[in-house]
Amino acid sequence: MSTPADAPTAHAPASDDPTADDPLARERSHLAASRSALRAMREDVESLDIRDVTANWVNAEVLARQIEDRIKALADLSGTPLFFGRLDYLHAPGADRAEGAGGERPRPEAAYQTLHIGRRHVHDADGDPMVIDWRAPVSQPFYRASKKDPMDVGLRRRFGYTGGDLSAYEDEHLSDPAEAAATSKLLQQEIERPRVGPMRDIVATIQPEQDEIVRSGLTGTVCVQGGPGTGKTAVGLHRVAYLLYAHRERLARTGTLVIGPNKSFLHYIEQVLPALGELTVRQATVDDLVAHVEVRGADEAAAAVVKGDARMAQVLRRAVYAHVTMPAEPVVVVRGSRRWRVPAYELEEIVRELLDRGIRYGAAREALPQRIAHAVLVQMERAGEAPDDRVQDAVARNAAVKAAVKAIWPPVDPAKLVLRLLTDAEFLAAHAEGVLTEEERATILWDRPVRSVKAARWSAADAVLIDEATDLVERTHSLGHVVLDEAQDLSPMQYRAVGRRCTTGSATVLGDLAQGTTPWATRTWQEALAHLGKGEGVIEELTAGFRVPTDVIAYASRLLPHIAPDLTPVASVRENPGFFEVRTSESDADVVAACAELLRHEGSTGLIAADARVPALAGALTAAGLTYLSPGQETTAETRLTLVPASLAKGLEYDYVVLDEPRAVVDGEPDERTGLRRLYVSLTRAVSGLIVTHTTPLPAQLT
Ligand SMILES: Nc1ncnc2c1ncn2[C@@H]1O[C@H](COP(=O)(O)OP(=O)(O)OP(=O)(O)O)[C@@H](O)[C@H]1O
Repeated sequence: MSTPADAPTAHAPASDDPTADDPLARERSHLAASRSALRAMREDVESLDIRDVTANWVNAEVLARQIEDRIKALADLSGTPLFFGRLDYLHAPGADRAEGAGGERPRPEAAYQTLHIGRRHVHDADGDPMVIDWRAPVSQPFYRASKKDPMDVGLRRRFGYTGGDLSAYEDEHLSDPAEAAATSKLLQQEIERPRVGPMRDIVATIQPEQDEIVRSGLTGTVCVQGGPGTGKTAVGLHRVAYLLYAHRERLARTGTLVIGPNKSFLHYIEQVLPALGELTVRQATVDDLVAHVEVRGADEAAAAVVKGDARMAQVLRRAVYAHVTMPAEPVVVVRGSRRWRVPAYELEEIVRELLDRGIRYGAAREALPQRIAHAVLVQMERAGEAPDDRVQDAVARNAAVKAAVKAIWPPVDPAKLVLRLLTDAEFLAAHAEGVLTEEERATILWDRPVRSVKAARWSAADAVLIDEATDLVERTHSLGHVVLDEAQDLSPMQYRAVGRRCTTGSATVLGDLAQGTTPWATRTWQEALAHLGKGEGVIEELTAGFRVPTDVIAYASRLLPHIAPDLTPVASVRENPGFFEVRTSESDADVVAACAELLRHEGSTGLIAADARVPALAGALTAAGLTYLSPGQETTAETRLTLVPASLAKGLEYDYVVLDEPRAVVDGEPDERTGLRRLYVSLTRAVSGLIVTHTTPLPAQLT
């Protein structure tokens, strides 16, 4: 590795001879010893005999599964070294920083001054640490310490590796005033490493501003605005891994969820958390969360906008509670020779009290018979009887009480309710009065009657309405933490659907206002947080770009004044200037030729095109004998080309990109601003090189 004068001291192996003076050889032997220690830890677990300690087979099953998970977690991934960094503290760090501090298993590593930082904790036979988990408080200076604030660290060492082996190291003497601060060569190499296969973790090179977000506390919601390639997705995933470490028991109980825009995106990111040892995090799209009905239809944009508007929540609430009818008749309960009468005014008091309590419609409906029975019991006591709980239960189940409850507080089926709102103009008008305009109501009404919930051609936005109605009837289960990626595309009603899945937990919201391509795209993060029910959330901005080369991001940023004028353009931290060319093409064969040209380089290539252009380009690729994948299919050494419809490009990246016909990408959207945003997304997928090909003139905003 070359060592420019102002770079941290970087070293490559002098020879294969592990002499005592060769620091890399010493580190390699520490790596070998750590591997054996990890093997011993695994063997310890594997040799556990649970036959004597479990009383029954159920316990035995549970324990066996726990042991199996532990063995999996202790696996040594051959492709990555057990540690990627080292910290030499000037003084032994205090116990407050020990691995596990803030977490649940304090360990004694605080007594050690030299610590190797890796993906997981490894200890030797005496329990002494050999590798410290990157998430431990004591590891934090690896990501945050600087010349300005060395955090009591004398030496920070970063390792370069090839496969699972250490191949280089780089030292920074943070407390040495004579050594100039400089950017890390190993970080540069890591950023520039070709992309093949699914998304990788960035645990060895998390940057200080990213680390602040990763390690922010479990109780607060964080919203990250960041341009393309600033590491939002990476940061969100590492934050989940961090929270699972710091609050393992609590989150194991409450659960964590990562939400992404579509299946191919989720597939692209699905390896990151398992590589960090976290196997339990669920992934879903918003559509998956609200899948109460089968979605077979699609809305016109205008209808989807109204259905996604937060005012629909008010319409639904009114429609649900309109089912409650104030009692006009008394309830008369006959028991033995006696009749007990709860007058209508008293029933009304009970109903009003339940309405005021703000509990769910369904919960109140369940409480109502007991309340009526209680009123009967009070009368019995007044009459000198001594009824107990069993009597109250019996009264609650009495036919007269049941009939009254059915009349006052009937069951509501959320899907049927939404169906009625969308098909019954009078019903909709009654509940949308003063909330939706007549025109808005007409926009969402279906033009044909529908026989049943099953027969309806529900749209994605309808499913969200059903989810809202379901939550009015029955409280949605809340998780401990939710990561919401590509959030800018959610409608207010979708934010609400996500928000009710973390009412008692917190969220990490990730997005870029400039990449919003839905008609209801988020305008401000404050608004988004309010819809999510997390108005107190903190908004952070990331502006350093790790993906897109300088020339390419500068070109794409020409669109910013037209699509999101208030945002800061991304500043690429890549030193490699990359490759950028705009070409006129005569035919699809020229586009295919550009792909073939880029495929001569190492790594993945994406051909991004307007959705309408995809079939023609697919034909041209096949005619030229070039095999290609669809987004979400994993690139392999044999097939490194993916044909990407512009509508699916969000969140993905390729080493090289051919962007076909920008004009067609813009024209593929209902309005120009959305079109330009789609183009901005498509232009910012390349890591090392971009060729833009066009037959029709480029959009004026680019020239
Ligand atoms: N600290 C880092 N070290 C190395 N690579 C990084 C770092 N941060 C981000 N990257 C890499 O930069 C690329 C872009 O990251 P990511 O996809 O998380 O960005 P994003 O902000 O979500 O982008 P988009 O807005 O396009 O969805 C990824 O390959 C990621 O691994």
